[in-house]
Formats: sequence, C-alpha cells, structure tokens
Amino acid sequence: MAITFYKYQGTGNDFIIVDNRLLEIDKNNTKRIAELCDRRFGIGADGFILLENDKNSDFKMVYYNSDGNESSMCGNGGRCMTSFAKFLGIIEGKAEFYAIDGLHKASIEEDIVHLQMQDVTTVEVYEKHLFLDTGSPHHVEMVSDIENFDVKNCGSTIRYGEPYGKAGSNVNFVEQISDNKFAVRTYERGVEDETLSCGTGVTAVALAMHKKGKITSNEVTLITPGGELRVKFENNEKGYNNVWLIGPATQVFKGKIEW
Ligand SMILES: N[C@H](CCC[C@H](N)C(=O)O)C(=O)O
Repeated sequence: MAITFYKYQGTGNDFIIVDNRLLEIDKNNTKRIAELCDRRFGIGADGFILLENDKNSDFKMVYYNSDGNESSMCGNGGRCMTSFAKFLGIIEGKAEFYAIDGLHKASIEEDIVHLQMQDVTTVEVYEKHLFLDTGSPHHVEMVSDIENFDVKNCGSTIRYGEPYGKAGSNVNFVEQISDNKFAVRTYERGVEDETLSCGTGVTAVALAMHKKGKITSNEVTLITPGGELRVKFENNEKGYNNVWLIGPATQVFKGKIEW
C-alpha cells in the first residue's frame, strides 16, 4: 500500500509524519517504522508520528521513536504536528490535541509554534544531576566545554545505567552561556544517539535550571545544535505550570512510499 508522508523538522529534530485519519497504517509494524526512520536504507528521521482523529480535540498525535517503538511525549514533534494540522486545514492559528501524556494547547504564527507542555510537580535533585518528567523522562547534568563533550558515549552509559535500566531516560547535558541562556545537547532514548534538539529535553533543562537557582526570569533561551528554543513557565508551591515550548517547525518535503 503506497502512503503519502511529510518530512518535518523542529530545530533539527526530524520526523516522518503521516495523516492517518483513515486508520490505514498498521501501528504494530515496528520493523517497518524503524526501516523508514533509518538514515541509510529509509527516509531517515528521529521519529515517526501519526495524526489521527480525536472526538474530544482537534486531532491525536501517536509518536514512535526511530527504533520503531511507540514512546512518550515528543515536544518538537508536537510543534511539527501543529504546523502539519494547519497545513491540512484542520486548524487555523490555534489547536488542542491529545498525545500520550494528555491534552496540549498550541498556537502557530508563520513557522513559530507555541506548545503548552504538561505541568511538572516533581524535580529530583541529586549531587551531579537532576531528574524530571516533562512528558518524557529526562536526566539533566551540567557540564563545561559542551561543544567537545562526548554526548553519545556518556549519554548512552547514563541511559542504560542505574537507576534507569532498560526503560531508560533521555539525557541532557547543559552549560550556562549567560543570564537565562543555556547550551543544551541531548542523547535521546529510542534514537540511541544524540539528536540536534529535544523539546521535552530543553523544557526539562529550563525547569531544572530554575530549580537549581541558575536563572533570574521565567523565560529561558536554550541553544541546541539544531537551533534556538524558548521555554516559558510559572511556578508555585505545587511545582511548574503554564509551561510553554516555543520555536520553529518546518515542512521539508513530501513523498510517497510503500508501507
Ligand atoms: N524528541 C522528543 C523526545 C522524544 C522522547 C523519546 N526520545 C523518549 O523519551 O522515548 C522531544 O522533542 O521531546
């Protein structure tokens, strides 16, 4: 069966996106999803995302890592899905959609998407790192000389090590650049490599830097190898709410492929 796919990228985190409102895609075909995400034998992407109908919101987003397995929330993917929904004419400037971690609000102007992330009530603080879940699990660790940091090897060791084990965690390395501005590099679970940016990851970094008292504003700029993202949030005794991930999302090309 031939399927039409759209290739999107959000600050270099890239995705194969398919309009699956007719439910034609066999979602259990992990092998095929992984083949399509392969950068040599397939289209190439960090993730594969299906857009489906949802009776209580504008659409539903189903996210798979490039290993072919369905996974937790993808922030950059959610920004790309908002752009895709506008391209399809499902929405105009505002959206509400369901993802695995619940309902998300979003808005789009030109190519900039604002995506509301789930509230975060728990940030675990350890000697050398922090751990929090922003829709996906994230280990956050401050490093120096981030440009030369061995993200893949150090990230993989942490991701597969204790306490994360087989389920794992995404791993973000961060270096402060200036007031409220940080450089971030991410090792992504399920991609098992560094990605050029990670939306739930930079969101985790922004909240972690607030928790560590490293910022003076509730709006943070995150510089990733794939581009610049912003995170805005409010905080109270219950934790973090009104959390927004802001950045560009772009359709790169459209294609057809045998499923
Ligand atoms: N790239 C995604 C993260 C996907 C999470 C996935 N790697 C997992 O936790 O299994 C983002 O922009 O938030």
